[in-house]
Amino acid sequence: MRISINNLRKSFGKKLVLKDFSVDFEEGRIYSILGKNGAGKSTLLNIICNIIPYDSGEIRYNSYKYTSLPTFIKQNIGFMSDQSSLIHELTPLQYLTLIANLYHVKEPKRRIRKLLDYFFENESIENTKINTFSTGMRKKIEFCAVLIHKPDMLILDEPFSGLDPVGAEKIIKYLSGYCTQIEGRTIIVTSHQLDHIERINPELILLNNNEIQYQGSIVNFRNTFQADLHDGLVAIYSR
Ligand SMILES: Nc1ncnc2c1ncn2[C@@H]1O[C@H](COP(=O)(O)OP(=O)(O)OP(=O)(O)O)[C@@H](O)[C@H]1O
Repeated sequence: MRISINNLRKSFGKKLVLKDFSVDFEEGRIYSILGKNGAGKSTLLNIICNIIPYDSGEIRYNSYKYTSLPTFIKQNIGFMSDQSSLIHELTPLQYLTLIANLYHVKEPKRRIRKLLDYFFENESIENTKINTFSTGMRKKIEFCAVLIHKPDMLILDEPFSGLDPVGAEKIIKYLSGYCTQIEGRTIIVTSHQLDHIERINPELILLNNNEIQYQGSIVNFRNTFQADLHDGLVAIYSR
């Protein structure tokens, strides 16, 4: 899915968060939105996912406008918010079956089994209530939920938080293959975990002082700022 944003503006009261924000998220690519705490990353993702309104500008999803977004386009977006959407009283099997049914997933049992096997391997957790899970285990269930309908647009806000290196590695591998397996897929991810971002090797979009300060590859970032990603961002965020 392609998302085109033109001159997007968003304020909370008197606080301006996004000013004249324009970007095209193209098919077949992974994008990473970077920016210091409070830069506006989650705000942007929440706007794209139709969760909060914006003040002015235009957003298009393929050829559809934000204001008249058909259900089939909305259903083709998978959003992992920084706020957990799990229902803690349910077991993973109950929760994932619910989500699979909402998205009319074909052969939901098989799909759930496949995802749980990938993320949990030999752990037998499907019938244990989510409220007994650790932070990382909950994150992996959230992953299963966001991937269950194989969306063309995958939008992930801080997907690595709480994951151990094995869990993070699984996500990196999954994301790295996701856009190349099937045409038309796009991923947008935010994270402060730069080592993981480097592994995914996305197109970077650096938000700073309400605007895009840099857009391009990690290699080009290093050349432009004469620093590695970590040191370059520390310098930019500290200005
Ligand atoms: N509902 C809200 N009401 C008022 N201000 C808000 C609201 N949501 C976000 N903000 C403000 O908008 C700005 C951007 O917040 P946002 O959560 O998008 O930042 P972020 O880049 O995702 O930060 P972090 O890296 O800490 O997750 C912050 O100054 C925040 O205080």
